[in-house]
Amino acid sequence: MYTITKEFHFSASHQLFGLPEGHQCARLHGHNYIVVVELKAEDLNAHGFVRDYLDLAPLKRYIDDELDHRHLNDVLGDDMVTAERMAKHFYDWCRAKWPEVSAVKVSETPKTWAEYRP
Ligand SMILES: Nc1nc2c(c(=O)[nH]1)N=C([C@H](O)[C@H](O)COP(=O)(O)OP(=O)(O)OP(=O)(O)O)CN2
Ligand SMILES: [Zn+2]
Repeated sequence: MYTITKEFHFSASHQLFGLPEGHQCARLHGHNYIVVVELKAEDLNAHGFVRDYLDLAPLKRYIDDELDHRHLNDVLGDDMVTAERMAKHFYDWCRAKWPEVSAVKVSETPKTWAEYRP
């Protein structure tokens, strides 16, 4: 099995609702997000690729146009924009375009990662 990954970066704000009183993430704040998309294939294509990294350019466009420097609660219509839910959001978005997508990881801080892998 072959695996490739590509990383995408953006900055955005969010606010998590429904957390215990005083939780720091209930306040409006922002992160420098990192998204890592993983793709898998048993066999390589005629070019020796799982898939050309270049094919993932639409995800960069989506991130730059729709998410970068925006308020994620508004854009995604979600009051629980956690890293876990972001990972699932990106997985669904990518999977609709590229069947080789096997997992997506999202980092909000240098020390945290959440992954969605069906
Ligand atoms: N399982 C999850 N827990 C938390 C999430 C999340 O998406 N999934 N999100 C947050 C906050 O939005 C934010 O990411 C803060 O994370 P935290 O690690 O608490 O950040 P800090 O930099 O303040 O942590 P230090 O302990 O100071 O390193 C919270 N939890
Ligand atoms: Zn946060």
